[in-house]
Amino acid sequence: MLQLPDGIRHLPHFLSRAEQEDLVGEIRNVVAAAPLFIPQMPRTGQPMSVRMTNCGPLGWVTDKEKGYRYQATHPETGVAWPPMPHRLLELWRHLTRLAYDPEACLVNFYSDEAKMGLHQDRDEAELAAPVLSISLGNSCLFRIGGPQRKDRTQSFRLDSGDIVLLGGPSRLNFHGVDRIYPETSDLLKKGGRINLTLRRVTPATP
Ligand SMILES: O=C(O)CCC(=O)C(=O)O
Ligand SMILES: [Fe+2]
Repeated sequence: MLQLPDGIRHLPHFLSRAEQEDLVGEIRNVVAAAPLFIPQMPRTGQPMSVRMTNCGPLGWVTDKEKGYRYQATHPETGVAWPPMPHRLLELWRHLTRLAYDPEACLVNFYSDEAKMGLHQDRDEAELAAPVLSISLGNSCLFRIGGPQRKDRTQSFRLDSGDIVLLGGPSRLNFHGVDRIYPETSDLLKKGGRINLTLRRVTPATP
């Protein structure tokens, strides 16, 4: 058995098939209001392989000029992000037991060839709240390390309906997605994987 670092919770198959289908429907509506964009690495402008959008009062974006940040509007349309679906707020309240809500839900869309390099989620001012991550569609190989890039890492598979919480002493642990396993789920008709990442951004605790 894998021993995950303190503060990492993996809840395998947490969402039922019906709940997953409902979420995909909600995400379809989000994408209709806020189209997927191709994020660029700061400074180099190198495109990431994942496509993104957001819902909630704030959304995470990145481009060559201004780099990683949160903002209230879509970087291409200039329109405010659509509201966070109620079922996501419910899930956050149930799993975190926090008295405050997340402000950002980043929607990552991975084609079967996409991946995400090892990184920290550190653009948030409120680090007392965990990052809550939901996997939908094809499975992936998720890698988790420690708070330093050089720390030992371990990898495990995330399947559709799985939830991961990165919190407590592991809130700033490095993590990434090494690969997607094609044809491991029939949730998304065209394949690929969707990851929803809920975060509190602005300070909620004194
Ligand atoms: O796709 C995932 O499971 C992780 C996504 C992630 O780490 C991020 O959006 O910061
Ligand atoms: Fe992340």
